[in-house]
Amino acid sequence: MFRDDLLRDERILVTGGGGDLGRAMAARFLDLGASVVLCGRSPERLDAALAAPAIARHAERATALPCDLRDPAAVAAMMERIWQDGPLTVLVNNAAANFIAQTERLSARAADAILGPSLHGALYATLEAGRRWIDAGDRGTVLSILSTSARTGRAFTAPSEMAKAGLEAMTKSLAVEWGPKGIRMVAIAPGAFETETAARQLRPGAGDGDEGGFAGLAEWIPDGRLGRTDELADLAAFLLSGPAAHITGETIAIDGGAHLRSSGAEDLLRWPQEKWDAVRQRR
Ligand SMILES: CCCCC/C=C/C(=O)SCCNC(=O)CCNC(=O)[C@H](O)C(C)(C)COP(=O)(O)OP(=O)(O)OC[C@H]1O[C@@H](n2cnc3c(N)ncnc32)[C@H](O)[C@@H]1OP(=O)(O)O
Ligand SMILES: NC(=O)C1=CN([C@@H]2O[C@H](COP(=O)(O)OP(=O)(O)OC[C@H]3O[C@@H](n4cnc5c(N)ncnc54)[C@H](OP(=O)(O)O)[C@@H]3O)[C@@H](O)[C@H]2O)C=CC1
Repeated sequence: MFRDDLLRDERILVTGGGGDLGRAMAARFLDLGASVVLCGRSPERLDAALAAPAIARHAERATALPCDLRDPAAVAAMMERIWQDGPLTVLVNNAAANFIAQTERLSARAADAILGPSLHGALYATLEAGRRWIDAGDRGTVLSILSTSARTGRAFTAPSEMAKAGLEAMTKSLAVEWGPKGIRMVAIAPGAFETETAARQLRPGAGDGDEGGFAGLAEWIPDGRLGRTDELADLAAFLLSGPAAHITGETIAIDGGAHLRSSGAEDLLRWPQEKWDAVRQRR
């Protein structure tokens, strides 16, 4: 689909690179000639990502740095370490945290557990990369992974939708402010992709024959299926490539049209209180 050297001159940081979608994007960027740095909290998850065949076959161009994005000093130190080996050309804000809960029962700590990495962490990383690009007069691109629910809102995951809507506002705002400095801001809004954590955090079974997971979701998606990680990775690669150079401030949805008919959480509105109590017990 793309030339093998499409991203040859790019050096890309993928936050949450040990997660399913982050790993898929990193593998695609490597296939297309980029160098990639992965970050996340868990060194084990990062090591597993580096050892995955799709990444390990490009081992000379793939590295990882553990970093908790909720800590601005840790983000600054990570960027300092990365820049010692040369500038990034792309930041992919992919890391996030999310879980379903009745919003009125969220503690402040629970709200911060979501807003911390999903909103603040992405902003800290954007500021650290952006100011280095601006100081050096370098070009750069920030790709943020949002969610279609930044557009629709979504019941039972309000803090995550607030974070994603905030990142969309950042994308539009900085496209204008940083555009004259050579920095491009783009975003992808995925619909449902069956990743391990999305299934666990957003579609947990609640007993009573409810197995949870993504089974049954496809039927309300207009094209009848969930997203595939390779499709998201290809869209990301295009948005980072030369042919997309005039695209900035935009968010592209990839969801088979699902958000035009539903946020995807309407079934949860029918859950009885006992199901919510069961899910809460299991966290
Ligand atoms: C149709 C599909 C649409 C999909 C749209 C979007 C999908 C995604 O975003 S999927 C990506 C999801 N990925 C992740 O969440 C990965 C990262 N996960 C985590 O970091 C954790 O799993 C975490 C989010 C649960 C929180 O981790 P941590 O910061 O370590 O938090 P603590 O365990 O210390 O808890 C802090 C605070 O939060 C409360 N809490 C945690 N889980 C739940 C829960 N399931 N329900 C309610 N409250 C929860 C926890 O109790 C703590 O609060 P206090 O008890 O008040 O101290
Ligand atoms: N799967 C889906 O259906 C959808 C996903 N999305 C978005 O796509 C992106 C990837 O999701 P997905 O691959 O499913 O989820 P994952 O949970 O697999 O990936 C998220 C990654 O974020 C990392 N992370 C979380 N908190 C922090 C932190 N404080 N500091 C550094 N890294 C952190 C996690 O690594 P670690 O725990 O090691 O830190 C994890 O690897 C997210 O932005 C998500 O919101 C949007 C819509 C739908």
